Amino acid sequence: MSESALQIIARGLRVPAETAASAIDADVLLEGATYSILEEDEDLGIWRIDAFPTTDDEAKGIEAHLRAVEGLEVIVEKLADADWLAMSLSGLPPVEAGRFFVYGAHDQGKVPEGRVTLKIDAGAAFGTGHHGTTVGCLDAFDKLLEKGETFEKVLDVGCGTGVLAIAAAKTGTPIAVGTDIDEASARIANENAEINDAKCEFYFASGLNDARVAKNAPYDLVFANILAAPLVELAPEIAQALKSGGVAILSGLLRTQEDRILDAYRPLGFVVEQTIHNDAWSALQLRKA
Ligand SMILES: C[S@@+](CC[C@H](N)C(=O)[O-])C[C@H]1O[C@@H](n2cnc3c(N)ncnc32)[C@H](O)[C@@H]1O
Repeated sequence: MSESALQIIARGLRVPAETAASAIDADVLLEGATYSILEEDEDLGIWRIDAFPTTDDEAKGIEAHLRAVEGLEVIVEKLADADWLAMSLSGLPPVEAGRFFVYGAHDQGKVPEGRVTLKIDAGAAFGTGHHGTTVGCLDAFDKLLEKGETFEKVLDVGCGTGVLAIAAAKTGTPIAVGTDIDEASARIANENAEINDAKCEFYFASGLNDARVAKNAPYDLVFANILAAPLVELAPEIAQALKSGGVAILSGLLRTQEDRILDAYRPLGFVVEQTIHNDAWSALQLRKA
């Protein structure tokens, strides 16, 4: 496969390193493109980002988002066509989050004893397991399992590679389904389910808007690692899809956006059980009363 790659150098001129880095991260994430931040020099405030847009519009969107971040000087260079994505993914080390050991197309190395392995071929989908939001969701889920909770039905809204629903299926959930507004992600997630011999189904759909999702409701657990705005928008639907006492693990939000999310979910009867921070990112575990 050959796709375009952008190499983006972003230099923070007047903004603290963490603010700039999370703004870059959120803005690129917003475009739904696969990317990696390869170098970070906090002293100099310089970041190098390799992004892998699948269309010219996506490429223009990423560039426009970055240029709109106040205080950043952005240099964008289009690299010659090559299989940049595969080359980038092949260099990723495995990730450990709780009991989960997530690895990609590369050599998995030695798996520590007792780990649940998730082989995730990301392709153009989001969710190699490396992002702070994915790690936060897996960590929160692991802690629930550690307490002895079991989940009969799990929904993964914004499944990307399917990593979260596959983690549920591989730890005993009999019904694990997911949706993604990106058709390629839903396809890749179904491929990953097969690779992992996990009984999951993923649908090309927006939010919870699919008859097959409705058919399995109510769910014991809903993962939604999307962005703050859709999390707020989907709050009533997520609440409705969960059984009483069910759990929502929400991420894709920055620490600074937690109050906005809680303002939307508390009036629907949710209480906060756990907050996990990874860099500037937050994963909230809420329980429906
Ligand atoms: C941050 S990624 C999370 C991927 C994976 N669940 C993980 O935790 O690594 C967000 C995914 O949500 C999808 N998405 C964004 N808004 C959505 C919506 N309203 N409905 C369904 N999917 C959505 C994007 O296409 C993207 O694949």
